[in-house]
Amino acid sequence: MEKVQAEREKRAAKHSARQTEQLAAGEYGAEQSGRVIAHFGRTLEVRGADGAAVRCHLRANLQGLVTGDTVIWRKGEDGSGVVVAAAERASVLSRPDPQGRLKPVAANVDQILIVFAVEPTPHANLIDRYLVAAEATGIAPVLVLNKVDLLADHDGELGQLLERYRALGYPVVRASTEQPAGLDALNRQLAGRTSVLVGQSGVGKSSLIDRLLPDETLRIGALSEDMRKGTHTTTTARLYAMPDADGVLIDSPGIREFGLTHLDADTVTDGFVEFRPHLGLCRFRDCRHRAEPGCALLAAVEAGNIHPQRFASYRRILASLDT
Ligand SMILES: Nc1nc2c(ncn2[C@@H]2O[C@H](COP(=O)(O)OP(=O)(O)OP(=O)(O)O)[C@@H](O)[C@H]2O)c(=O)[nH]1
Ligand SMILES: [Zn+2]
Repeated sequence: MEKVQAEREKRAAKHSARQTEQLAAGEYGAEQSGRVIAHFGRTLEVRGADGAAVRCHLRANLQGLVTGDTVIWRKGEDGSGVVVAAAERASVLSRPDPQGRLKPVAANVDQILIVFAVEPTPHANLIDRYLVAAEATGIAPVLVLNKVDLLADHDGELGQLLERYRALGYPVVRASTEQPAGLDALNRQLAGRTSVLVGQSGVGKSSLIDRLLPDETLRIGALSEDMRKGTHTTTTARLYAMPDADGVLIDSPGIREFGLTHLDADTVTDGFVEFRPHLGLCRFRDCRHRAEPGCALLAAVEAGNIHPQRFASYRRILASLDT
């Protein structure tokens, strides 16, 4: 196994040296911009300006590129390309690796779609947890209520819950895979942006993605067989261009689990957007917002400026960090 790996690296190094010569000799086309569809070690799949996927190698000095990164690349005579530069990222989504170190997995994501559903019954606490994790990335969260076909005539408690999030400024989209109109609002929300779908098991993420990307070859990607043999295939994030709108989805099993990893207490506090105007105003600088006199957060709850259920969520998420 190690021998195979060493051989592979040797080949890659040789290829890279040859590329440097070819670049110098002008055997590559003009520079153009593209976006990383997926990466497999030193090989990238890049989406060019014309939408076509091109297999690219990396210049030796380029490292740490992830799905969604914007790159400058040049086309070679054999149809493959070489990535010569990377653009700055507008945002990055990270996940801890098995050693607990945060590793970027997707770049330039515009919005995180937090999917929940009429069934399983959504818990405000879990939605808040996702929102906190999204706020920590600086990427805009959007709430997607799926399976609205299962709703009774009046939304009841669920309607009130959604209203509360709307009042905080979060967009709420109603979706269903079972109704013709169920995907329209979602498609509008996805248009022109790069999005990821996150949410607990069973809310319908796979079903929604199946509908948004109906062409299975699109979903799997026009990937050549030898690239698929790479060991990263199942875990690497992949970028999908949506056929109906000029929107882009980035998806991977790891991304879907986003939000359920460790957060620290300050991140949690900052992640409750309506707390922000009150932070730093407590009497004690190290106030933990429990029962301290002069706590500005508790006063805001009393005054009705912070919803008690959101404050209860805050407490629960903090308590989950202690254990
Ligand atoms: N009624 C109804 N059922 C739906 C809808 N969307 C998904 N489902 C069903 O909900 C179940 C779970 O859907 P999945 O797409 O597997 O959910 P998921 O979020 O991908 O779940 P994981 O793969 O476990 O993360 C399936 O039985 C779907 O058929 C919907 O809009 N309406
Ligand atoms: Zn306080």
